Amino acid sequence: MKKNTNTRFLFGGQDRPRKDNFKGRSGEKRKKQLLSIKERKVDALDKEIADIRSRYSQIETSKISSFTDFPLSKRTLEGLRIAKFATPTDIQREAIGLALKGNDVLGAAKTGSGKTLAFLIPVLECLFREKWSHMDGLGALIISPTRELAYQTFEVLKRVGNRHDFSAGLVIGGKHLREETVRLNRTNIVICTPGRLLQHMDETFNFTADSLQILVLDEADRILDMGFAQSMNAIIENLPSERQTLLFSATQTKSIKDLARLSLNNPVYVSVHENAAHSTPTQLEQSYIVCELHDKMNILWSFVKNHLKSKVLIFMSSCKQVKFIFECFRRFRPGVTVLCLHGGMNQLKRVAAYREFCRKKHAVLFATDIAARGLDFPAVNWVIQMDCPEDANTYIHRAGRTARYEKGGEAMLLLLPSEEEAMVQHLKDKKIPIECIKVNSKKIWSIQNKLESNCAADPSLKEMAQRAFLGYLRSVFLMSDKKVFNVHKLDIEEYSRSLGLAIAPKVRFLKRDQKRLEEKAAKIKKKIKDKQVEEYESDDLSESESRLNPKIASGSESGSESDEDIDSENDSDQSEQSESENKNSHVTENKSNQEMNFDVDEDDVDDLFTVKRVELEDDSEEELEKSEKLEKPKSKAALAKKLQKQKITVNTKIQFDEEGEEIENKMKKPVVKKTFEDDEDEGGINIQVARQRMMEEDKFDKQLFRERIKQKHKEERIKKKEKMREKNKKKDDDDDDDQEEGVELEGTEDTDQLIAELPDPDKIYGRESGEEDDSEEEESDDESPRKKAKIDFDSDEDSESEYNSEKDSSENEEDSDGDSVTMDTGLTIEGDEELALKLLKS
Ligand SMILES: Nc1ncnc2c1ncn2[C@@H]1O[C@H](COP(=O)(O)OP(=O)(O)OP(=O)(O)O)[C@@H](O)[C@H]1O
Repeated sequence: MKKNTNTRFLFGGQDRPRKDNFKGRSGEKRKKQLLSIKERKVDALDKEIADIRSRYSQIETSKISSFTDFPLSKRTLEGLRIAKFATPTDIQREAIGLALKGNDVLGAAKTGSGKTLAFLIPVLECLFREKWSHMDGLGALIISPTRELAYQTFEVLKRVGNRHDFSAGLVIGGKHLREETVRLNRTNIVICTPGRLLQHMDETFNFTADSLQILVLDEADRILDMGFAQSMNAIIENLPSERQTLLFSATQTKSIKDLARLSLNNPVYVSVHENAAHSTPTQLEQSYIVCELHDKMNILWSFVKNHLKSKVLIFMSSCKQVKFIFECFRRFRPGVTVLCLHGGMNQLKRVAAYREFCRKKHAVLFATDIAARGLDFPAVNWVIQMDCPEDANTYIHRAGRTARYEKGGEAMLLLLPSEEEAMVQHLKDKKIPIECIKVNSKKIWSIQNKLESNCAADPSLKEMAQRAFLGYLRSVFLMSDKKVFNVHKLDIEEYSRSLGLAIAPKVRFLKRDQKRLEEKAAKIKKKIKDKQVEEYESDDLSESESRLNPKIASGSESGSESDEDIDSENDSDQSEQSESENKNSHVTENKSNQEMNFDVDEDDVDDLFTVKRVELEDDSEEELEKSEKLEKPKSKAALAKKLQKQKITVNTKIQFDEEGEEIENKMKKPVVKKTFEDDEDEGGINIQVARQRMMEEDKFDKQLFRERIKQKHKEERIKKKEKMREKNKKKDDDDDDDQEEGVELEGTEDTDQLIAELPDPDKIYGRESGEEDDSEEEESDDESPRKKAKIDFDSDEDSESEYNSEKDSSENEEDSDGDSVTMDTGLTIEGDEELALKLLKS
């Protein structure tokens, strides 16, 4: 069959320029011929359309076993044939007929059941019936929640709509806006994400949706939830009310409030699996395991290592986690291709990762919830939900990335002990058959050491780990379902360690939240106390009154009143307490309300509309980061002023000994205390005084240092004398007493003579640098290098070095002390012992 028409995919790069073939006489002739052909074609087209329309009323769902049984255009049927779609699925059988008849349709069917074709076929047929051409502008609008899903739908449209003569365009973020702007006015079918579409509606000159025929919301419940509320309301305002609307999702909304926004016209609800026993595909095997947060990394690694011949999709709560875990796995090389997909990636990388995962037979893809809905990766064996999904609907969509269209697949969910009860209940309520399985701890491989060493060696990886840590905590903190998610129950320290971090990063938002809760609780406590005091005082008053007026006291009414008072007091206590609890929970809820703007539909008894967070990946985190950044930076001067006002003493260092007792700084205290006692209260802010004080301390230190050196020299001399005495003792036992006297009489002529008789110790032991310095210190004046070192030593810049120097010198002192006691015989320990025994015997 000759290919006579073609859908032009403007943004897919197939917008071919047409040649001018009608020049000259032969051109005129050809023009006439073509016109007559065209007229005949138009006639045939009109006839075909009329025929199709006439058959709409005869559509019987039960009799449809093939697409050819539908009254569809030849072009659509040809497209379906080429794409190898022959037999419609349940949802296609039910929904296509209704949509062809012009109804507004709410389509619901399990994941992977073919909803895409269920709306693409009516879109093509709708424009075909209207003989839509590129001159007519926008005729159909298909809105998807993510770029990947829009891209995927566009690809299916290209295959199925190949024989039609419509222009189609993909309008998603991350692409060149200018290029889209030029072509948008000539596009008949636009597949888009809400944000980018709204941008065009606001900014693109001449872009109008006035003639729109059909609107499709894929993943309608997500598109209509609060995350897209603002954009969608603005988009809907720009659409004509006279149009057909199709809504599809595996977890369809029935919320009247949502649907009212779309001004649907007698919508027909098509839910092919409503009466099914389960809401997930029958061929999907589902299980969950309960584990601690800090075990997740090891479990994940072990799972991947045990499934190298599988295609695995792993979901996490935040971009930061995906980034970090992907990077770790990439470095550790598990033996299978690892990929990642999250909102923080640029569009090219996103598409590349999507395509790569589609193409690969065995691979692991780490992803956020941007991959949770609609994506049709072929032959995924496993879906692992590493973090608990925000609700049962998200679970259904994530798990639905496997076991698609008659294929099998497995899904596993990791739950924390604190999440298990409530989440499993939610899943059961949604008719999700899920079983708890146990992890064989023997088969778990630990990557703890690897993570720790890698984080320690590479600061960039460590930073990624810190971000992942915060990303996860934030995501839990922002979850609206507080029955499932309780960030305060998480073992933060252990979790940070499991990511390879030695120290857990500060979690400011948690601290702020904790502080707010504590302040609230303190306020309530104070209120209760005040109330109790008031009541106590009034009791006192009434008691003294009753003493004055016994009649009042004995009155039965007052007695009952006081009983009531006690009750009411208890009640009020209780109510206050419960109020405080409520308020506490409100605080977190209010917080989440602020962050999430959630909206509850009171009419929705079926709980099909579930509260969602605003944009899943980046926004909440960015907002938090922004709010942190917005805080005015404080200068050191402002901080000092503040401290001065508050009379806080800074720059004081207290040292403690091993028993925890405060060590008094004997070196400085006497001088400093006398002269500058009053100044200490000023918190070290007065620079003049500080300088003066330093100079004083410097003088004092020098003095002290000299004394210490003298002392040291004295000890050394004693030591040498002792050694000498030992030697002499061996030679001549009779001289012992004299030598001992000589040691005691330090500094006398005898001693000096004795030292002079000694061999040069430098020749024997080698010259020690410390000795050299010491002697220089004693001899030299201010200009010596030693003096310079001394100034550094005393400067405030590095109190730690001061501490160390002091410590060193004290250690040296200890050494010298030790030396003075220990006799170096030059023998081994055994030799020493032998010598000691001999001496004792003698
Ligand atoms: N009639 C059909 N015959 C054969 N395969 C089909 C048919 N319809 C759809 N499929 C295939 O089934 C798979 C799932 O289809 P689709 O992506 O439309 O499911 P879905 O219901 O939209 O899933 P989700 O709820 O996850 O978005 C696709 O690979 C598609 O090619």
